[in-house]
Amino acid sequence: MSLDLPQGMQINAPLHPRFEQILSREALELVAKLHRAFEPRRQELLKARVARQARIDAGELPGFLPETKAIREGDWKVAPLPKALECRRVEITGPVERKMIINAFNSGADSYMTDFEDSNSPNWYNQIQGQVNLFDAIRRRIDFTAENGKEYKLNDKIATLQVRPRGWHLDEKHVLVDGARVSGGIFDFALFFFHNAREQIARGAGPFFYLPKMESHLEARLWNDLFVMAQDALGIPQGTIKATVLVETILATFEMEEILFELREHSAGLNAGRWDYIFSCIKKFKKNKDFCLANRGAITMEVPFMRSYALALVQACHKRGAPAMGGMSALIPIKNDPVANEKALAGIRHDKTRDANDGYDGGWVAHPGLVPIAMEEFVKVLGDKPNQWGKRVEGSYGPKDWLNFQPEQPITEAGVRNNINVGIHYLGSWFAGNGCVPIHNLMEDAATAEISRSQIWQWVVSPKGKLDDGRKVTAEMVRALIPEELAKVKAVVSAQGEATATYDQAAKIFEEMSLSDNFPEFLTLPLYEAMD
Ligand SMILES: CC(=O)SCCNC(=O)CCNC(=O)[C@H](O)C(C)(C)COP(=O)(O)OP(=O)(O)OC[C@H]1O[C@@H](n2cnc3c(N)ncnc32)[C@H](O)[C@@H]1OP(=O)(O)O
Ligand SMILES: O=CC(=O)O
Ligand SMILES: [Mg+2]
Repeated sequence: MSLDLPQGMQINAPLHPRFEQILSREALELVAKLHRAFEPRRQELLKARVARQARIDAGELPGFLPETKAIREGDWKVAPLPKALECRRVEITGPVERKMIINAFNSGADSYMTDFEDSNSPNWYNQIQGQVNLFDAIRRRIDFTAENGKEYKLNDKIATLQVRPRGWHLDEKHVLVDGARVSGGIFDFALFFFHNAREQIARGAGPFFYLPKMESHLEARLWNDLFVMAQDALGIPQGTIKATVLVETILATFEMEEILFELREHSAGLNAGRWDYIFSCIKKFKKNKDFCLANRGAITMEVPFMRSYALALVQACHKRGAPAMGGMSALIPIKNDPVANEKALAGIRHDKTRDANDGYDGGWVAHPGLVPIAMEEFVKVLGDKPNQWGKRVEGSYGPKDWLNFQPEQPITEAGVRNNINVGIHYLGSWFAGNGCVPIHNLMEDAATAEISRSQIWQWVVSPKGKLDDGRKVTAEMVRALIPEELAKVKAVVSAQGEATATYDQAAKIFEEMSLSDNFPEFLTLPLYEAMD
C-alpha cells in the first residue's frame, strides 16, 4: 500500500486498512494548501503566547484590550444558526473510538462532540482510525462487534455531530510539508472537512466544530480565515461551517466578545471549558508568589473566580445571539456501589441545575448514563424553548473577579498524593493509547491531568505551597511519594487485567514535568514526542 502524496509532502507512519482512503491525494492537497497559507501565522501566534507568558511572569496582569473597545461596545450579533444547532440542551463528548462513537450518537443527547483533543491520545492510529470511524458514521455505515459478541449500530435518531480538532499548540509529527510538521488542528480539520462536509450538508447537519485552548481573538481569526479558505476550496457557501469556541484559558476570558466577533459568520457560541481553564490559571500565574490554589477538589464551579467567569460567558454569548454552553463535571456513574453512584448522579444534577439556572443553553456530559439527568435539568428551565437568550444575567464581572484566585487552602498530603496518583495513572493510559480514563470514579483526560501536574509544580515552587499540618511541599517530598503512588496505580491497573508496562515511564515523565525548573507549557508536548 502506498500513498499518492502532493508535491512537498512526506508521511512517515504506517498505513493500516483504509488509511489510504482518508489520506487520499485530494484530501492531502487541502492539508498542504491550508498549511502553506496559515502555518507561518500559527507559529507567530505560538511565539506571541510565549512572549505574553514572559510578561505575565514578570508581573504584567491581563486586562481588556484597548484596541478592541469598539467591538465590545458595538452593536452586532453572530450570524443565525442552522436548525441542526438550535437546540443543544445536552452534548455528550468522547474520543473518536468506534464503539464509543456509536454509543454517543445513540445516547439521546442533542449533540455529540467527537474528540481528537483532550479525551484522545493522539497517536497516529487513533487519529486516522478516528477519521475512518467518522467517515462511516456520517454515511450511517458504521458498525462494531465487541469481543463479547455485542453488536453496535446507529439508531434512526442520532445526535448532531460536532468535531473537536487538536489545539494550535500540537503538531502532527508524522506529516511534513516542505520539511515542516503540519499543525495537528489543521490536519484533523482538513481531513474531516474534505471527506465529510459535502455529505453532511446533503444530510442537513454540519460541518460543525469545537475549537480548543485559544488564548486570544487573533487565534480565533486564524481559524476563521482557515474556514473561509477551506469553504472556497470545496465550493461550499461561506458561513456553512459553525464552530463553538471553548473559553478554557484565563486570557480568552478577556476577549470573549472579540472571539465571537472574529468568528461571527461561523460562530456557534462559547463553551466554559472548566478543566483547562483551571490549568490555565495555574500555568499563567505560576510565578506569581501571591497565587497558589488549594487541592484540586476544592476548586469547584462555585468558587468566585470560576463563578464569575461562567456568568460572564453567558452574558457575552447572549448579548451577541450565540449559544452559551456549559462544561463538564468530572463525575461519572459508579458501578457496583449504589450509594456512591447516587451521590455522583446528585452531583451531576446539581451541576446542570446551576448551569441551567445561570442561563446556559445546554451543557456537556461525559457518559451516556448522564444524558437523562442533564436533559431533565435543562428541560425544566428551557421548557420547549431552544435557548435562554432573553434571560437577563445579573452582575458585572471583570478582571478583579477573574483574577481573585481563591481558595488557597486546604492543601493536604492526600491532595498531593491524589495529584501524583492521577497524573501517573493518566500518563500511563495515554501512552497505552487511551486518552480518557475513569480514576477514583472521576473522568480524567488531558485537561484534568494538567491540573494535577501543575498543582504539584506550583505547590513546590510557591511559598504558599504548605500542607494543612504546616509542612512545606518540597521536591523531596514529591520524589518520595512518587514510587508509593506508582505502586498503587500499578496494582489498580493489574487488577483491571491491563498491562502496566507504560507506567514506569509515566512516573518518570510525571516527576520531570512536575519538578523541572522550566514548566513545560503542555503535558502533551513532550509526551507526544515520546509516543509512536
Ligand atoms: C476536559 C474535557 O475536555 S471534557 C471532554 C473530554 N472528556 C470526555 O469526552 C469524556 C469521555 N468519557 C469517557 O471516555 C468515559 O465515559 C470514561 C472514561 C470517563 C468512563 O469510562 P468507563 O468507566 O469505561 O465507562 P463505562 O464502563 O461506565 O461505560 C459504559 C458504556 O458506556 C459507554 N460510554 C461511556 N462513556 C461514553 C462516551 N463519552 N461516549 C460514548 N459511549 C460512552 C462505554 O463505551 C460503555 O459501552 P458498552 O456498555 O456498550 O460497552
Ligand atoms: O475541554 C474542556 C475542558 O474543561 O478543558
Ligand atoms: Mg479542554
